Amino acid sequence: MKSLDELKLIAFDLDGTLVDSAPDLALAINAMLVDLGREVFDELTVRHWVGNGAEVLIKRALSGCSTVDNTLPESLYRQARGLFEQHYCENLCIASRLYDGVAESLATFSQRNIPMAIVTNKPSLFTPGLLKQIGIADYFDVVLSGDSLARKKPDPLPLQHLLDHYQLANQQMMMVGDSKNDIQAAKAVGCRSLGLTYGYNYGEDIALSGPDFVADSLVELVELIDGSVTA
Ligand SMILES: O=C(O)COP(=O)(O)O
Ligand SMILES: [Mg+2]
Repeated sequence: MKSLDELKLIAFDLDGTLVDSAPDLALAINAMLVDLGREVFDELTVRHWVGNGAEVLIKRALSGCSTVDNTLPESLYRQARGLFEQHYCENLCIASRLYDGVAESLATFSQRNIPMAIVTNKPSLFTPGLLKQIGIADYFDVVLSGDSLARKKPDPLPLQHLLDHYQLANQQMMMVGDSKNDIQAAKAVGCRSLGLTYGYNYGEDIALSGPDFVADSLVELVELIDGSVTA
């Protein structure tokens, strides 16, 4: 059993972990593509393109596949970015929803005075608005977006920033995420990790990334902390 007695901070990924934001991301991406006179994609396709921040998402959409076409003109990207930002800012939380188990689990961690932070690759233009509109902003002491620091996940920099900020040993922090980027960042910084099975992760099984724990719901983390479930 891996004891969680020493857990002093939970770092949460956002998209695909706390919030199913893919429907609104797909709406904004498709509105952008329509403005540009290009073909649109179904939500499942766009879902598999989420995980590396807005720039990569937009470039995947312009490329029409998960592998970015490196010959895309910079001017096209800049035009597309402006359109995407406009559409997504206007519709951040229309069809997005908290995953089952998230609201009650965050409330439980808060009642137990476990500090919580957000470490997302989502740009800071969108993150605070989405957290507020979906009703969970007040739970987080620190919110790190994809452009808050010089590098984003899978780079360990945002997680190292949290360890320094809270003056914690690496095993006192747990990263909770849906993507291999979250698990790689956790391993690189030496903290614990929990992979959720329901998120995006490019359609791949999160267990393949080797997190310390795998869960189908955030409620399982409450149970792990309670020691009622062992891994
Ligand atoms: O916006 C993205 O591409 C991914 O965001 P996430 O890091 O919260 O999953
Ligand atoms: Mg995610």
